[in-house]
Order: sequence, then structure tokens, then C-alpha cells
Amino acid sequence: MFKVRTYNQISAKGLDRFPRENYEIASEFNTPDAILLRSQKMHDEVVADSVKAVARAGAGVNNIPVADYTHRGIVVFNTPGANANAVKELVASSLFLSSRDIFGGMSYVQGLTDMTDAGEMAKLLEKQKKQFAGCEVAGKRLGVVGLGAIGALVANMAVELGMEVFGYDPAISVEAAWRLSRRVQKMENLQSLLAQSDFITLHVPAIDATHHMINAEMLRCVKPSATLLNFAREEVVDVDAVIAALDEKRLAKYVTDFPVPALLGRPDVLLMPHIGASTAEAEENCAVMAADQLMDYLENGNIRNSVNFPATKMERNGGYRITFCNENVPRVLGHVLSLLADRDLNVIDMVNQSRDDIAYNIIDVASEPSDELLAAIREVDGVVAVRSL
Ligand SMILES: NC(=O)c1ccc[n+]([C@@H]2O[C@H](COP(=O)([O-])OP(=O)(O)OC[C@H]3O[C@@H](n4cnc5c(N)ncnc54)[C@H](O)[C@@H]3O)[C@@H](O)[C@H]2O)c1
Ligand SMILES: O=C(O)CC[C@@H](O)C(=O)O
Repeated sequence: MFKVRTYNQISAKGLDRFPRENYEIASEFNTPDAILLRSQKMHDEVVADSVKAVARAGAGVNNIPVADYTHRGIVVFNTPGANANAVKELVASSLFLSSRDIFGGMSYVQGLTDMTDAGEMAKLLEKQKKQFAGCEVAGKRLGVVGLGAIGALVANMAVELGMEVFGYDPAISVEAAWRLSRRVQKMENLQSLLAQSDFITLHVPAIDATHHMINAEMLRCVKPSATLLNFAREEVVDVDAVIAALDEKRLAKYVTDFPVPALLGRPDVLLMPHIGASTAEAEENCAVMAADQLMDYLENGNIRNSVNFPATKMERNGGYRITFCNENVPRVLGHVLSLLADRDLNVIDMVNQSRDDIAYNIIDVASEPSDELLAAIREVDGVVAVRSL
């Protein structure tokens, strides 16, 4: 029986994937085999040595101490693309909400609570509506920073809206580049993108390289009429620099899913409570994908969509399965294979993959590995974790 500890509200569709005859799912477990979470900050959480994998039902993994887990042999998964459409739709809404005063106009109408005469109300609205006029997004220039799962959908959607679209992503994958409309113009640097754009939307992960990528220096490049949209992460933007730019009218508007108190009460911001991925569809997609990935790892040792371990898959061909991960240094695999040979254990099939400092191995053997063998593998210099499945 595997135990999976959940944090946050995980879609029932995802939780239903775990067959209850093999899995116990709960939000409290002292020694779980795996953790399934959304935005729970794990940096200060004590994670038991029993944990073999952590699955993030979502894209960003900056809430997880990935490097620390890697050293402990804990595989971290995410769900690439599973919530991208939800974010794209909120970015579309935000383009409209920031280009026209839809919110102000609606609040104004709702505030007319003393009004009883329909004719008088219609006259008043016709007179007042000019204060809520805006502009269209068609024909405007959108700069998309980060052209992965979300950025590509946003860029393509903006092309369809009639916008002129610029993209900047120095690390774009071949797959992501294929998804992109040919009408998206590639920018060589961030400054050029910022200088041309009427709207700038950020879709990069929160990593060291993107920390405060929008800072005082970069904000000096933007047009005073520009709107900045941040549906990526709080850390990607230096919010003090944004506030200074708004105060000095060097930036027109800031729209963000990651508000901080200093932004409250400003007329030139639109603040949302981290709802980019809060649709039934996205929550289901993420939870189902995360659950399936966790189960395949716990039951078969296969790794798909990990952010710290190499993608590794081996079909089951009978026999008994040993998996282990080790520091990516010479001689560890050879040492383990010699332990199997010493015990006359025949290898049916095996796969060895590495990623940065970590290597991962699946070995199918003809007879059941003993506890003594597993303990001996665990003792090999460089081995981090061993399992028998
Ligand atoms: N608001 C929300 O609820 C919400 C939902 C989903 C994702 N997100 C955030 O959006 C981020 C992106 O999600 P995704 O699914 O598109 O991820 P992704 O991995 O598919 O795409 C990220 C892209 O950013 C690019 N990139 C990395 N560093 C860059 C840099 N310095 N400059 C320009 N581009 C750079 C990468 O090459 C990649 O193409 C996530 O990491 C997460 O933080 C927020
Ligand atoms: O779980 C959520 O609601 C947000 C997820 C989002 O921030 C992500 O990075 O995928």
C-alpha cells in the first residue's frame, strides 16, 4: 500500500486516479511515500525520509526546494502545459480589462442603487460613459517574455486578436518553437521587446536568472503608455521599481496575479489572487497528470515530466525490478552490477540515464532481490536511494 500525502485543494478527478486498494490518500501522514501538492511552500516543511517523489499539480516549482530533494533522491514532477490554456484565457481577459475600463464602468452602474427611473438611468449612463472609454487591442503591440507552454498560447491568441506580437525567449525549446505562429516576431533581447511593446506579458519560471528581470533599468526601456502583465511569479518583477515607474508615469498600468500590499488602492493596477490556473479544467488536468506520473514512478520506477531527474522509462518484461539513483560519477553502476553478479542474479534488461549531478537506473532481474542485496546496493559509494518494485 502506497501512502500519498496531499497539500492544498487537489481536484477529485486526480485523486480518483489512485486505486484505493493500493493507495491511501490523506492530508496527514507522518511517513508518506509521495507528496501531491499545488502552491504549498515546502522550503520550511519537514519531509520524511520515506518520501520518494513530490508531484506539483502545476507548472512552477519555486515553492519546492528542488536541489535539496535531488540530493535526497526525491524525484520532483510537474505538469507541463496542463494549465496553460487557463492562464492564456486570463491574460486575454486582462488585455481587455486593462485597455478598457470595464471594471470601472461596471462598478459605476452597480453603484447607482438610488436610481428608480429607467429613462433617467439610461440618460445618465449615456452622459457618463465617456469616462470609461478605452482602446482596442487589435493593432497594438504585445511583447511576450517566455515562449513555453503559456507564452506560445498567449502569443498565438494575440495574433488572432489582430495584435502585432513580439517574443523573447533565449532558451526556447524546439517543441515550443514549433507551436509558435510564424507571425510572432523574434526579439534578440529583452530591452528591444520592452521598447516596442504596448503590452508586455511575462511567462518565465521564477529561477535565479529571472529574479527581478523586470527591474528599474529594464523599466527605463518601456513606453510610458505601456501595460505590464505579470502572471508568472512575484519574484520576476521588482515591485518597488514598478511602483516608482507608475508614480513617475513611465509605465501606465500593472496587472498581476501576485499582488503585494504596496500595490493596494492604486487606480493604475489590476490585482488578482493567483487565479491564473483556477479553472475546473486546469485543476483537473494538472491533478490527473500529476497522479498518473506519481503512480508510474511508485509502481514501475518510470519518470516522466520530472524537473530534477532524467526522463526514464522501461516496459515491464517480467522479472523483478530494482531502481536506484546515484551521484553522476564513474563506477557506481559497475559496482552495483558486480553486486548482482556476485549473487548470481541475471539482468533481463536495464536503463541508465543521467541529468546534471544525478543518475537514475532501472534494472530488471530474473529472481527476487534479497533485502541483503538491497542493503549492499545502498552502501555503494555514490548511491543515494534504492527501491525494489
Ligand atoms: N498565474 C498562475 O496561476 C500560473 C499558472 C501556471 C504557470 N505560472 C507561471 O508561469 C511560468 C511559465 O509556465 P509555462 O507552463 O509556460 O512554463 P514553460 O516551462 O513551458 O515555459 C517557460 C519558458 O520560459 C523561458 N525562459 C526561461 N528563462 C527565460 C528568460 N530569462 N528569458 C526569457 N524566457 C525565459 C523558457 O525557455 C521556457 O520556454 C511557470 O513557471 C509559473 O511560474 C503561473
Ligand atoms: O495551483 C495553482 O492554483 C497555481 C498553479 C500555478 O501557479 C502554476 O505554477 O502552475
